[in-house]
Amino acid sequence: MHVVVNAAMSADGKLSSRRREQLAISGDEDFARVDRVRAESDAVVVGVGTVLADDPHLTVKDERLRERRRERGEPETPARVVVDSSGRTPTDAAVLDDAATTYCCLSEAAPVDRRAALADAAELITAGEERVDLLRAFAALQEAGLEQVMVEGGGELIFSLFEAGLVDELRVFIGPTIIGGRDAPTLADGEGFVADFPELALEAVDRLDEGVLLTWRVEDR
Ligand SMILES: NC(=O)C1=CN([C@@H]2O[C@H](COP(=O)(O)OP(=O)(O)OC[C@H]3O[C@@H](n4cnc5c(N)ncnc54)[C@H](OP(=O)(O)O)[C@@H]3O)[C@@H](O)[C@H]2O)C=CC1
Ligand SMILES: Nc1nc(O)c(N)c(N[C@@H]2O[C@H](COP(=O)(O)O)[C@@H](O)[C@H]2O)n1
Repeated sequence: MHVVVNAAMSADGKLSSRRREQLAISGDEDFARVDRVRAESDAVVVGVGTVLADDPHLTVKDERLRERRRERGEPETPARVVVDSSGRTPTDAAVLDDAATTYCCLSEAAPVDRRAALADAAELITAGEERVDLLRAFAALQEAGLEQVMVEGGGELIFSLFEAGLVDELRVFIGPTIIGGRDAPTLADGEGFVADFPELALEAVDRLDEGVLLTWRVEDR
């Protein structure tokens, strides 16, 4: 499995404002690039915090990219994955529509009624007691045939994936704005590292829109 984290942050490192409402940090060029990365992926992953904040669809938007996927014998949009320990994903969430297969990665703590509600619209994977065990969940996704995986966020999930050593590549678009706010989500939140910081090797720097795309490879830890 190859895991790419792709996100957009402001020049001061925020993914959105303290209100946690969806903000367009990317410009047209970067959103088009994100669409291409989705189209090259078998799955697009987010945490339930992003589902609750943004109600994302996580589909491939460009019809030509969808057509190319169909020509390759792939579903026109990759699978969607929500990491959601207790099954908080609303049943009317856009990510649960029939545009693609959706996997909900739950923990054993997810109540039976939430499991039953989500099972109608999603494939359920259970890994971990209280919180989703990402190593086990991603192993199950790989067993389901998902090899090229794109993670879009948010900051809690991205931190945990680095902590678990699951990230192969980080692509971050830095947009031309300052958001600020000590409680605004950043690229990697969670507990934070105090030692054994993941190390990154810079692979590319590209100017896009009025910002810059940085592509990093994650060094082995
Ligand atoms: N600019 C950008 O590119 C992007 C911005 N965003 C923004 O980010 C914000 C949402 O980010 P955030 O609040 O960090 O939420 P996340 O999307 O990272 O989801 C975090 C939640 O996932 C669940 N979870 C389950 N297992 C784990 C685990 N092992 N590790 C981490 N999380 C786990 C937890 O909820 P539970 O305990 O209930 O399971 C946790 O609170 C929104 O404001 C959104 O707009 C999001 C994506 C991209
Ligand atoms: N790459 C990127 N740039 C931004 O400026 C963003 N706000 C995001 N957000 C991510 O895209 C999801 C929305 O997807 P749909 O358009 O609904 O398919 C959102 O939930 C974030 O994950 N990304």
